[in-house]
Amino acid sequence: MMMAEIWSLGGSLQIATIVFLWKILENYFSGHLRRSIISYGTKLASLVSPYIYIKFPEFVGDSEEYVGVKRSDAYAAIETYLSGKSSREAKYLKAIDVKDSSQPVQLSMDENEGVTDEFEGIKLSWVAKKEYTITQQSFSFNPQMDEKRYYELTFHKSHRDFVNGTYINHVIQKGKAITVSNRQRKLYTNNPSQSWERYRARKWSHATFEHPKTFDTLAMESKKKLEIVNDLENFSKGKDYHKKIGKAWKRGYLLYGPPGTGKSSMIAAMANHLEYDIYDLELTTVKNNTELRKLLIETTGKSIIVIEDIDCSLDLTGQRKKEKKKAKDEEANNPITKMTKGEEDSDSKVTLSGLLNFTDGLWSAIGGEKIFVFTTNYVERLDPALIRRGRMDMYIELSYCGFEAFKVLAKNYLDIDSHPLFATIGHLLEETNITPAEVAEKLMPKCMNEDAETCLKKLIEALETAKDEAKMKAEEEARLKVETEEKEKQEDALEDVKVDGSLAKVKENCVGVVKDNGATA
Ligand SMILES: Nc1ncnc2c1ncn2[C@@H]1O[C@H](COP(=O)(O)OP(=O)(O)OP(=O)(O)O)[C@@H](O)[C@H]1O
Repeated sequence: MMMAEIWSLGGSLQIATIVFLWKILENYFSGHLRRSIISYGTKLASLVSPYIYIKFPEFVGDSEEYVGVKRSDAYAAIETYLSGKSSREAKYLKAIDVKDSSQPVQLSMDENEGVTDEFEGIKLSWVAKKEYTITQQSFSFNPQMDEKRYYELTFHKSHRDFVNGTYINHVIQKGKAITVSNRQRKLYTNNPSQSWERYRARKWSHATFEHPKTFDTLAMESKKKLEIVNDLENFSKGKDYHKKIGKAWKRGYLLYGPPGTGKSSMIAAMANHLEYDIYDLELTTVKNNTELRKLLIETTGKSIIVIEDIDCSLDLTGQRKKEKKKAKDEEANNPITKMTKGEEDSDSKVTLSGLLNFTDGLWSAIGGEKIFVFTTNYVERLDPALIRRGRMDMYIELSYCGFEAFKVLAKNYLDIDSHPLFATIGHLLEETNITPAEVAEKLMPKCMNEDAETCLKKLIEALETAKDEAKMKAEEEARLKVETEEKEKQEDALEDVKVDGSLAKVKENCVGVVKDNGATA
């Protein structure tokens, strides 16, 4: 048994001895002499003992002159790091509430309890301790007793460099990582800028993020899914890499595809995989570029900043601008809307360059470890400046449901890996376009009586209907095309006849003129 453990076992004897010695010191020696005796006593003890003791106080800045109020990050990380070990080994525990944690409480050692940790073959001892100091408030005659908690780490002096260089860093990093993984993640949305400007409201409101979608339940080709997961993981581990190459620690993804193909689901899966928060940015309520920047400054690291349907949030093409201008002119001339206009102009003044600065400029690097995700149903409408290489790091197409994606959905909703009807479904999926959302809807049993086969048959029915509809649509389009071409041909022919007729008339007139001229000549 280590010396330190013996010390921690004999805690009460140790305390009684210290209290006794302290009383003698207090009664018989003056303040200055007392401090000298303590200091020399400690040095003498350290010469005799082969152990080193490190104290980690709960509050930082707590000197005799100043009682600090900031809880030490290191203390909190140690508490979390030791929590698992404490709940297994310590006899006296206390349960503490941890803010924003998914765990109801965290267990930690009560005072004078100790645990032994082993790291890279080295044994170290941790004891939770409390010391009392007497402070005299200037306005009161009664001295006040302050409790100060701290963790004491004890180890053999031969491990000094290892502990200082590696072990303490390991404990703090690990403790912080446990806190992050236990933390309740948040889904933020921006408040309309007018409310926080006028009423000092917060820029972002939040709720606990509880979307259950993961990459396992996301229906898409496994190769593509793996590529995305690897990209995310490389990014989240890439702090040093980004620093080395001098690039801000951020990444941009553009998700595009028809409605119901899983763009929002993909964002939830990303956030769950990385354990990041989500900031869902509603761009149309942001007044201008300055406010966009203010919102960005308020976001934290380890977060995904999402702008959904980016093509609808900004005027990205001349065509849309023209359409909007026309609508605005009409509205201006409308006697009903005219009255409110001017006061409530809902147009977003966020410009494309403002948005590019938001994702690319100096401010985008604040806080580090940020992912930007834009989604659109119409990638072809986006301005090339927004989606050029380097700005968006990855372009992810979410598409109609293929057989592989269907199998994921069948597993999710019906808990089956195979079925004789799978072959029919496979063929039908090759022949028609159906979104994963539509497939999911058919596979979800509507009542207790619906078994897997009933659901698969419902899907086959839906696929056949979709196939027939697509066929009819294609035939209708072909018919319309032929009709249009016929019409165009007829119009061209009519035009030719008109031109020919006009030419004939011109020729006739010319002949008349020549004749007349000839007659007068
Ligand atoms: N690829 C998918 N994998 C699993 N579920 C999906 C997938 N695509 C859609 N779904 C299901 O369909 C529903 C709608 O999907 P989601 O909102 O993610 O689609 P979307 O592409 O974001 O649609 P929109 O463009 O309309 O916002 C969700 O409830 C989800 O469970």
